Amino acid sequence: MLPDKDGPGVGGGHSSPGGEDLSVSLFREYLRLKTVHPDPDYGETSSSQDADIKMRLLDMCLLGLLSPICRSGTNPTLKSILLNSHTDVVPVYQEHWKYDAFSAFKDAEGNIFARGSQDMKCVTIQYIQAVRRLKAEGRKLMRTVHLMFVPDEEVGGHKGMETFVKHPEFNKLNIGFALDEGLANPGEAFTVFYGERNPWWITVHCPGSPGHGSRFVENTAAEKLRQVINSFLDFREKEKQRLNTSECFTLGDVTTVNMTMVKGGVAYNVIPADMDVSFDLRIPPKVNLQVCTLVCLYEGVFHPLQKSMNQKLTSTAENDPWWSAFSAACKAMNLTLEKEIFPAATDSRFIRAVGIPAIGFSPMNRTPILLHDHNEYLNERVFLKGISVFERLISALASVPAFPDEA
Ligand SMILES: CSCC[C@H](NC=O)C(=O)O
Ligand SMILES: [Zn+2]
Ligand SMILES: [Zn+2]
Repeated sequence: MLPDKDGPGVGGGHSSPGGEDLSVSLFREYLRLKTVHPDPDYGETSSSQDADIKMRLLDMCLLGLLSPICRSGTNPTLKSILLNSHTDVVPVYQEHWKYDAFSAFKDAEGNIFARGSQDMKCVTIQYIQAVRRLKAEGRKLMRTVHLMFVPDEEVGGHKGMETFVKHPEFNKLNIGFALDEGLANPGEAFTVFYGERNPWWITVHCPGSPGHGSRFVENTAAEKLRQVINSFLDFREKEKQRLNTSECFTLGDVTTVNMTMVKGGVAYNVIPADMDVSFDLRIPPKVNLQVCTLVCLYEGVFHPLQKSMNQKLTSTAENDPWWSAFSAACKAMNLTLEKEIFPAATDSRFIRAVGIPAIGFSPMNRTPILLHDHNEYLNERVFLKGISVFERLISALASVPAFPDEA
């Protein structure tokens, strides 16, 4: 996928014959690759003839998936910086899109429409182009910078980052700090994420007495189902009120509950012996998860498909060396930062779980949040600015002085 030196190169004002910045052309080329679930084609993302960035494919154990890793920088004794991005994207409802979701159409304002334009193919190309520019400028980075392109984030990361963080190859990278995806911000500011809510995907099984659909059978599955739905949706309403009535809350600070599936029944006139209802809960890091577990047990939850219990936060204290390098670089670029808890789940949760601090950051201001939505787009000027932002950030993070235990 990555072009060699005669290809799009580092961009930065260099344009193709059509007048488009070469980094934008590369971004659009990447957007056209159909790495879309449920059957993502990862094949083409796994090749590179790039002379500046050494890439290798890592066999993900028995899982048959491949993750390329690029290396740059040379000092192997200091902890490295990880620039992580996932290559997969979520499906589209093409009939609701203005343009083909995999054509990367650019309108007259420079808005590039494609699935993955915000989540998160923009960041992948921005990392690559930023690293290339640093190399082209001959900048020597003190710490090694790794780029990682992982599969399957959108379906839980089980065959991607969740497995990879436990792999000996991951350990060998000696990572000290990681950047991963964030969200767009419609205003002037940029949002950074220092933690995530815990996703719980749970199903409540509601058994009951069966019988003929013409009778008043006692203790039916539907009555139990109604109690369960009411109890979860009443809680949902309370949390929604909390979010709407307080200025200081963001989505990442409250618990969301959504009923996403209901199953049961065989015929109009047969009262079913059981029904299942499923919920997607997202629980902020400061909420007591033991209490949540007890509530769910009381409701009769069985078979949680996701039950993340990781409440680790990345330090944003002024004296934290990584955060101080990150925030100082942003300040030097006059960027205003808004610190938040990520409302959904990203691969950062696996990185934080193994003790590595991670910040979620996709440099997209003046942009509506359209990830997973119809007509997802990113403006080319915002995209290009993001490359410069990453150039400064990577340079700052790779220059964090050696810690006493690294000497
Ligand atoms: C809980 S695993 C699924 C991860 C998915 N990530 C991005 O959308 C999400 O639903 O948050
Ligand atoms: Zn994503
Ligand atoms: Zn996503």
